[in-house]
This record gives sequence, structure tokens and C-alpha cells, in this order.
Amino acid sequence: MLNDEESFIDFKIPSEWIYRGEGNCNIVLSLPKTGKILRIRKTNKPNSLIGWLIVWISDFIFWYFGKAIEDEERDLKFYSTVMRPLIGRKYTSEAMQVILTRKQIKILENELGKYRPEFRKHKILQYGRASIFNDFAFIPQEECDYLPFKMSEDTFAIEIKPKQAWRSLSEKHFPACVFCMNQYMKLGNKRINTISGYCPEDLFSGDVSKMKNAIKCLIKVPQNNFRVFKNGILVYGEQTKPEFFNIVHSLFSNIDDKLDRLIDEFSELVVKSLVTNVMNVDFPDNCEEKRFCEWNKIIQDSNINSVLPRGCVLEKILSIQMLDTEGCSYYDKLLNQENSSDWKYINKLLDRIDNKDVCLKCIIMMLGNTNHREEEMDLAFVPYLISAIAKDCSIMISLKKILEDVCDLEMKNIIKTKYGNFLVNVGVFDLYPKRLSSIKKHRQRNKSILQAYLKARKSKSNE
Ligand SMILES: O=P(O)(O)O[C@@H]1[C@@H](OP(=O)(O)O)[C@H](OP(=O)(O)O)[C@H](O)[C@H](OP(=O)(O)O)[C@H]1OP(=O)(O)O
Ligand SMILES: Nc1ncnc2c1ncn2[C@@H]1O[C@H](COP(=O)(O)OP(=O)(O)OP(=O)(O)O)[C@@H](O)[C@H]1O
Repeated sequence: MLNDEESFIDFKIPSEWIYRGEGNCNIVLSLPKTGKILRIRKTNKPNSLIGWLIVWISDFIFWYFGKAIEDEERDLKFYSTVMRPLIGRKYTSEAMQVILTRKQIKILENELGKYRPEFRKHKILQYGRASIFNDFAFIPQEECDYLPFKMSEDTFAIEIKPKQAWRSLSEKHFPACVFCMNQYMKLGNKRINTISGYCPEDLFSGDVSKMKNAIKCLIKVPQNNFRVFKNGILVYGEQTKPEFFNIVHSLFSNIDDKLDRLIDEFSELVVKSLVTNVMNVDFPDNCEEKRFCEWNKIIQDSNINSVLPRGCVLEKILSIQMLDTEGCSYYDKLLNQENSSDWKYINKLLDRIDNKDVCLKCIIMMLGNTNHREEEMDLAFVPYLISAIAKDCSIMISLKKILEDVCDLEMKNIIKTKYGNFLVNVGVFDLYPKRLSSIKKHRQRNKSILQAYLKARKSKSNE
């Protein structure tokens, strides 16, 4: 059991753990016996003796004053109070902060070396910053209990980092979407070696054929946007790329068909999972303000041909991305007048979320619309920063094949395909706050990707 007070303070990593993966800021271990994952924050590895000394001293001071532990607590509170309700509790995991000893961190650091990709090794584990979440690579046991049919032993999980599908006012005139333009900069920097055909705007379009095409592009060029796990083990991704036939063949229990038909059916299964509202209870909106939430709905409904169904995971993420109406150049100008710290805005925001009669989106937008008084100024950036989290979060769809005929059974979490039916669970993660200085970074990134894109287009037209 992980759910008691004792384990919070003196958490011992179970002897059986598996390196699940890592991104820019966190390393994740799965703890197979518990159905949980342990997510540990990373920090920059110093590259000189003086650097090590500074880290060691500041680490000691921070440890002495419990700074990192406090920071983790603050980020978790933000996650539970802001991001979980916005995305939906059904799509997100409960979380529990845990404190690992320095010795455990040291041992782990050494053992992890053989699993970690070289390009991520410039960061090391940070003391004091770890939390436990549900493992979305599996379907929670309570979802499987009492189901009147047998299911396969194997669980497949499809991870998608969908990225930015919404353009703010200042991005509307861009010749392509941010993700697509970024591909050219990444190619120039050698962070990728092939341009992906994937476009987030297609995935979130609500148009089934565009969405299926987006999934097919992810399969072809997964980069860091697409992975498949079987029983929690990575079986397909940028660095692990067997024939996709093996994956679909195994997922659909050895059905023999042509590869493109299997891939088509796989893409349809993924799209259906992304557009199904799998939430148990839909709370009615009872917002007294109805300022932003109403506008939000109107925009989403304005595209007659392709609308994302209300309550599906993509609609949830997109509507949060939409909190950024102005774009980073606007916020960067505002920031230039400011001398703010990276994380102060979080506690200021948490102190102000108290109105039960106004929905969270409207609260956020109203707080963002401050008079720009100095003490309130940090709040002006909140809509942008929350939108930025939704532009960088990830989705995991876990699937179990149903081994009996359930044609007559209508359940939200059963998806039917030509090759059989699946029990599905959808989870969203990577929902910690972004630092205030991301705004500056994004402004610079947008300039650079625009240049890279225009340069590539020019050289193509000269060919
Ligand atoms: O700026 P982007 O769009 O390239 O996104 C960064 C991601 O790059 P990507 O394009 O997905 O490969 C980047 O991912 P990678 O390190 O490239 O896997 C991080 O997610 C980064 O967020 P943070 O610094 O960890 O908070 C992301 O930074 P934020 O944009 O979220 O600040
Ligand atoms: N709750 C979860 N359930 C299952 N797997 C998870 C979960 N959280 C994270 N992972 C796995 O761990 C990997 C790294 O986690 P995460 O994306 O949170 O790291 P990050 O450093 O914050 O990423 P990014 O660079 O995108 O900001 C993910 O790609 C995913 O495979």
C-alpha cells in the first residue's frame, strides 16, 4: 500500500521498479506491484568543479530549509486545485508527494545510468522532488472489477504528446502551425532527422479522416510524440521501432490482414478513444459569470463540419489551450515591465481560487484581467501559463481486448472495431506548472521557428 502518511515521509522505492521513461524535467519509474509510477524531478548537472560546489552548497541550504520539498508541495497543490479540475478528475490521477532519502537518490542515479538516453544525461535527479501517480499504462483495477466478460491478459498503452492545436490572435497569421514550423528548426538543430507529417491542428480538428491521418503520421515518425507500451514495457517509439505490423498484429490478437488495413483500424481505435467522453458524471456548468466559458463553447462550436464532442479528452485539452487569447508576444511585452520571479504566481493564484459560483476558467480569465497593479501583476500571466501546460501535456490510452461477444453491451469505455472490442481508459499527465520565463522562451522560439520555416520554404521554391 502506498496510501498512508508514513510512506509520504519515509518512502522506500520497492525493490521491483522499471525505468519507464523521461522528458526534459522528470524521470519516471513504474512500480509494477502497486499500479503506480514514481515521478522524480531532474535538475541541471553541473559541468565544472565550481558548478558542483555551488550545487552542493545550494542543495544543502535548500535541504536544510526544505525548499525543494516545499516546491514539490506547491506544484502538486497547483496540479490538484487547477489542472485536475480543468482536465477532469476522470482523466487525471490522484497524486501523493513522497520523500526519498539522499542515499536512495544516489543509488537510483547510478542504477538508472544504463537505461537513460545519452541526450538526457545532462540532467540528474533532484533531491526532495518526487511524487506518486497512477500508472496510466494499465487500466485501473476498479474499472475491471465486476465486468461481465473476460479480457486479454495483455494491456496495450498508446502515449501521445499532441502539442499545440490552438492559435492565439498573434499566431493566426503564421504560415503554418507552431508544431509544423518547429520541425524545421529541430531539423536544423539536428534534434530530429526527418520532418514529421503530423499536425496537431489535424488531430484536434474533429474531422475523422484528418485525425486518422494524424495518427498514421505519428506511427511513421514518432519523435517524442508517440509511443506504444505492452504491459508497461516500451514496444514502439522513436528509439524502438520494430515493424508496426508486429504491434497491431499483437494488439488485435494475431488477426491476419494487410498492414494498411490494420493500421487504418488502429488509427480509428485511437481516434474513437480520443473523441469518446469517458467521464462518469458530467457536471453541469453553473457559472455565474459565463464570460470565458461561454465564449469558449461558441468558438468550439463554430466549426460546423468538425466539432470535438463535449467532454472528450481532446476537447478538454483544447479548451484549456484556448485560455491564451493573446499569444506570447503580448505577454512578453507585459513581462518586460516586470521584475517577477518564476514561480511566485502559483501561490498567488492558489490564494485566489475561492469562488464556488464561478467556474475555474472564468476565475482564471478574470484574474488574468487585472488592472496591472504591481502586487496583482503575476496573475496577468496565468491564462497564458496554464494554456502552455495544455500545449505540452501527454495523453495515454490503455486498452484491453475483450474476449467475448459484447455486441449488445453499450458502455462508454468499450470501443468496437472490426477486429474486436476493447476496454479503454484515458489518462492525461505532465500537468505541473511552467515557469514565468517560459513566456520569453516561447517568444524567442516563435521567432526562430518562423525564420527556419521561411528559409526552408524559400530554398524549396528555388529548387
Ligand atoms: O517549446 P516546445 O514546444 O518545443 O516544447 C518543449 C518540449 O519540446 P518538444 O517540442 O515537445 O520536443 C520539451 O520536450 P523535449 O525535452 O524536447 O522532449 C519539454 O516538454 C519542454 O517543457 P519543459 O521545459 O519540460 O517544461 C517544452 O517547453 P514548453 O514549450 O512547454 O515551455
Ligand atoms: N502517470 C503516468 N502513467 C504512465 N506513464 C507515465 C505517467 N507519467 C509519465 N509517464 C511516462 O514517463 C515519461 C516521462 O514523463 P513526463 O512526460 O511527465 O516527463 P517530463 O519530463 O515532464 O516531460 P516533458 O519533457 O514532455 O515535459 C512519459 O513520456 C511517459 O512515458
